[in-house]
Amino acid sequence: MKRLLIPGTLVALILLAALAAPLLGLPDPVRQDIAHRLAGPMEGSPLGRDEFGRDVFSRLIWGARTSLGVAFASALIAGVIGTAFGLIGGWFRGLGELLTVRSMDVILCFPPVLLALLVVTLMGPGAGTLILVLSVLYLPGFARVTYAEVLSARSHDYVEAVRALGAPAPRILLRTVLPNVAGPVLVQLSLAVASAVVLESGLSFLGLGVVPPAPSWGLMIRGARATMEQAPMLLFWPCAVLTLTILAMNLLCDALRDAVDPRTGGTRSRLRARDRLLPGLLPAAKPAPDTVLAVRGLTVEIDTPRGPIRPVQDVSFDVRAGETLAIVGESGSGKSVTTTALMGLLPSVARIAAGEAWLGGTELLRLPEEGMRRLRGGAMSMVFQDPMSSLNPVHRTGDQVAEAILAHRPISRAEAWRQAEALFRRVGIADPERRMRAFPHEMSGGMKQRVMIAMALANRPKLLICDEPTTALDVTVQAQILDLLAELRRDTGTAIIFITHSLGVVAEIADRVAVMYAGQIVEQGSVAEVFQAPLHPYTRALLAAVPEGDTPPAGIPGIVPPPHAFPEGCRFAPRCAHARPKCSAGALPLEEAGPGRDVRCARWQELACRSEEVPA
Ligand SMILES: Nc1ncnc2c1ncn2[C@@H]1O[C@H](COP(=O)(O)OP(=O)(O)OP(=O)(O)O)[C@@H](O)[C@H]1O
Repeated sequence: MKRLLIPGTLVALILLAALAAPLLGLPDPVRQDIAHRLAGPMEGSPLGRDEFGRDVFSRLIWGARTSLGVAFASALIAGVIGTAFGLIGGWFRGLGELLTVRSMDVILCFPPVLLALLVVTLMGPGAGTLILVLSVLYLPGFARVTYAEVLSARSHDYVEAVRALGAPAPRILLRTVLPNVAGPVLVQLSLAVASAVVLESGLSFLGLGVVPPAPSWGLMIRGARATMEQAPMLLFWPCAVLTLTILAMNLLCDALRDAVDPRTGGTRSRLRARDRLLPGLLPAAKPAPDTVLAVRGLTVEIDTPRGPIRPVQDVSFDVRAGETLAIVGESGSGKSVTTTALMGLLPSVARIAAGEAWLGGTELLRLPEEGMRRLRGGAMSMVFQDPMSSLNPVHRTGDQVAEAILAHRPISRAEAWRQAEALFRRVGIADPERRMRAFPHEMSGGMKQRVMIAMALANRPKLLICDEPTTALDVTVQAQILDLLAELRRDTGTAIIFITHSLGVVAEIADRVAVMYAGQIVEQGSVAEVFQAPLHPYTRALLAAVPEGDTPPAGIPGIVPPPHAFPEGCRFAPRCAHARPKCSAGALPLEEAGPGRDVRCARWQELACRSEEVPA
């Protein structure tokens, strides 16, 4: 919203001045005074007089009425009709597309000035004619932008989902598709208004627009051209207001686009200035010698319309070479925000509020983008949940793996292709030569995930982050991929961070586990210790929620609180059967509960003693 303030105020001031022109007591903009022809600034005329002795300031303000009136009216008419055409054409295709979008191509064939000449000849010059000409000229732009956006939106699952609900087409178009195409349409609107102001000036300049002596910025430029040498400021003023108006309009529409899109919301930098300037001056954390990644106190802040939130706070863990650390927690606990922060892939609305993350001797959280780019896909790489949307659909899978190699190593394409083939074989893809020539849609989900793993391993990373890589796969393929990852880790010594919801997967693949709840690690340790003797009530509740034999699983009452409503003190307290007033008294640290074992609970010692006394 802050971004709207400056351009919004500027545009509002320009519009206000134009609308209030009759109330400002300005001199008559068309009254000539030959005695003061080309006079400089004088009493009652702060910007001087033009070639007919008319007041320049008054003509600028009155001219704004004409120029902006014509520009806004034509851009809005074209915007409303063009967007409707694009929606209809993109959704219904066939005849609808022919009538609404393809027919617009005819207009694009006409040079704008020729079209203006044609309409002016038929209708006579004037503001009404200009609005008509400009609306027709901008119609195809809106129709085409909306059409392209609708085609892309149609293929998305959220549109399929409302179709599956049986919603009628007009409702889907207005409530689902339109809000998603609003961003590009708004940008197009800003371009159309800006371009209409310029074109109005140009056409008036050519005598095809506003009829003299009516004031318009285009006519002022036209008049000033003849006396440019004697009075250059006469040219400067209309050009200056034209430029200012267009800039303000463009800024306003960009800010509006961001405001209507909830995915954006601010563009604050990922790094604070101090961090950007002093990346090398931070003292390095002192992790064990075989530690590949050491994270200390990672805190991420995100700007939201309800204010800043901290979905990840004070997260600390180590991952050693050849070790798999599973990060487990309910949906919304902050697992993905943690890993995207480590990869330097946080959205623009998010920033690192505190903490350090050391990959060897490199501090990741304050590394400039170029340094991060070199690490991503090199020393650290990532495998995402959905291989279908992570692979580029228009490139052969072999090319994509070869490209991943070429992005980091200066070798020939033929050599990269050979290495890609070896990687295909390494991840268990039979007949790699044939498979490398296949497009992603020609492969099964499991095969695609193997390709993604091959890409991630292309440059022998020290750290591999797997964000729920098996969730989209069936159980048999899931087991194969887990086996593959375990085998690769054994063979290459790569450290793995494995994000999952499933404790079964944790037991199968991980050496150590970090349990996250509401943006914090609440317990971590070796899988054997944590599973056998959980210290945090949340870990216990998670383990009790796993179905086992004939025992019905015990659900955890309540839900994970959203980041803007995290409770004071222990965030699990409102759902915890063991909570006491002291649990909510203040922030709880992650306490060391033994070698490599940490817990964040005010009562962990009491509860541990009790569970020793009462055997399960
Ligand atoms: N760009 C964003 N703007 C606002 N809130 C966000 C944004 N990204 C994440 N969040 C919030 O941060 C919290 C943690 O999200 P995150 O995706 O890390 O959870 P998760 O544990 O990975 O969940 P899941 O297992 O469902 O992927 C959530 O409450 C989410 O709503």
